[in-house]
Amino acid sequence: MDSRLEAVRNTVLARNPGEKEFHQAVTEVFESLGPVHDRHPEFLEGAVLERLCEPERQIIFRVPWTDDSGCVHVNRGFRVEFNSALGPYKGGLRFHPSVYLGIVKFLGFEQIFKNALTGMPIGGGKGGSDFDPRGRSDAEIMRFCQSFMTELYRHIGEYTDVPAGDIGVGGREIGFLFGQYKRITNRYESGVLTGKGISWGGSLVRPEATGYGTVIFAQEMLKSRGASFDGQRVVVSGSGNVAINAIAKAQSLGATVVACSDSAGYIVDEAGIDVELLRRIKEVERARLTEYALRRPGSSYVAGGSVWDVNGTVALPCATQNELDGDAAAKLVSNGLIAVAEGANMPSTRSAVAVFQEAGVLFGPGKAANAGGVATSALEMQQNASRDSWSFEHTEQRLTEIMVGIHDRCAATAEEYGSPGNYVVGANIGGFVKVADAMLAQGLI
Ligand SMILES: NC(=O)C1=CN([C@@H]2O[C@H](COP(=O)(O)OP(=O)(O)OC[C@H]3O[C@@H](n4cnc5c(N)ncnc54)[C@H](O)[C@@H]3O)[C@@H](O)[C@H]2O)C=CC1
Ligand SMILES: O=C(O)CCC(=O)C(=O)O
Repeated sequence: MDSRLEAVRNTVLARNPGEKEFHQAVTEVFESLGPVHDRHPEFLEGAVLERLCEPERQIIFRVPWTDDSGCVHVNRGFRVEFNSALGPYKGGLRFHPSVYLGIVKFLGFEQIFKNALTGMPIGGGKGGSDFDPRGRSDAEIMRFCQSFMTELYRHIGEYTDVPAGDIGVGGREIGFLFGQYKRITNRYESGVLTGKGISWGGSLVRPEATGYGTVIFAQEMLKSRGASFDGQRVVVSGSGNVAINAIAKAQSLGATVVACSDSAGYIVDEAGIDVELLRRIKEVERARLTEYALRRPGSSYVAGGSVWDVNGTVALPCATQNELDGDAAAKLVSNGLIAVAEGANMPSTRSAVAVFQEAGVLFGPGKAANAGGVATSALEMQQNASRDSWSFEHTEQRLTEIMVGIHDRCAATAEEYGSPGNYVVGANIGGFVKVADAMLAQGLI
C-alpha cells in the first residue's frame, strides 16, 4: 500500500479498535487508491480519506420488545449515516445476531462506493440490529419492528436517510417498519423506505434486482472473454433473496446452477435447481434447505461442509461476509473456475481475492456486482417522487442498463489507472473519485 495512504489507514484502524470487518473493508479500498492520489494531490490536502472513514453520524439505540409469552427482550439497534456527498444516506437494515458496530460500519463504508457507482443520487449508510428473527412468529417480528422504528423514525426521511432490507429484513419487515413510521409521523411518506410492497409504493423488480444484477454483471465480465452464461455450471452460496434471484437469472441465461447453501449445509442438484420449489420452501414456508432434498428427486443435502467443495465454472457467493476463504478459492480454481461475481457484501476474504486474481479468474467485487439492488431502490424512490409506477419490463431494462454501465465504468477505470481487467481497482477508484470530487466541492464538512 502507498505509504501516504498507509499512515491514514493505520490511524483509522487505531480509532476504531476491534472492528475487524470495517478494518478489512477500509484496507481493501485503500490498496487501490495510490494511483488516484498521485494524480489528485488535492484529495490528500483536503483530508478526503480521513473524512470518508469517519461516519457523519452513528446512532445506537435500545430496542425493547416482548415475545409471545410476554417475556421482555432487549436488543441493540444501529444506523450509521456514513456519507451524504451524493444524496440522502441509503442502505439496508440487517437483523442477525452477529450484528455489531463493526459489521454495520463495514457495510455502510462499502455502500458509499457502491451507491456512487450506480450513478444515482444516493449517499451511503447502513443499519440493523443483533435481533435474531429465526424461529420468531409474525407477531414477534412485528413487535420488534415497531419498537425498532419507534426510535429510528426521528433519524430518517425521504431527503435524509432511506433504509431498505438486507439479511433478515425482507418485504414483511419493511411493511411493519413502514406502518409504524406512518403511524408515528402521520405522513404517507412513500420515499422513506424502499423494498415496499407493490400495492403501497414498492417497485417491480426490486425483489429480484440484487440477484439479477449480479448475474448481469457476471455476464458482462464473461462477454469480455468471448464467453456467456450459456452452458456454465454455477455454484451459489446462500438461499435467501439474493441467492434465489441469482439462480433464477443464471438459469434463464442457459446455465445450470447445481448447488446452493444455508448456514447449516448445502444442496446439490445436478439437474439444475428447481427455483420455484426453492422459493416456496424459503420465502413462503420459511423452512430449512433440508426440505428441498426431501422433495426434489435426485438432489441431496450435505450437512455442514462447504458449498465451495462443489465444482463449477462460475461461483456466485450470495450469503454473507468472509464465507469464501483462500483455501476454498484455491479449490474452486483447481476445479476449473473461470468467474466469480459477489452477490453478497465482502463474501471473499482478501486471500481469496488474491487467489482468484493471480489465477486470472474474472472477479467482480460486491460493491460493483451487487449494486443492482440499491440501484433499483433508487428507481423506487424516483417512482415515489413522481407518484408513478413503472412496468416490470421498463424497470428491468433500466436495471440492465445500470449494471452494464457499472461494468463498463469499472473496466474503463481499471484500464485508465494501469490495472486492466482488475474490477476491484476499477470499482474502488470509480466510486471513490465521484464521492471525493463531491466532498471537495461541498467544502470542509
Ligand atoms: N437484499 C439485497 O437487496 C442486498 C443484499 N446484499 C447482500 O447479500 C447477502 C445476502 O442477503 P439477502 O439475500 O438479502 O439476505 P437473506 O436474509 O434473504 O438471506 C441470507 C441467506 O444467507 C444464508 N446465510 C447466512 N449466513 C450464512 C453462512 N454463514 N453460510 C451460508 N449461508 C449463510 C442464510 O441462510 C440465507 O439463506 C448479504 O451479504 C447482503 O448484505 C447485497 C446487496 C443488496
Ligand atoms: O436497497 C437498498 O437501499 C440497500 C441495499 C443494500 O443494503 C446493499 O446494497 O447492500
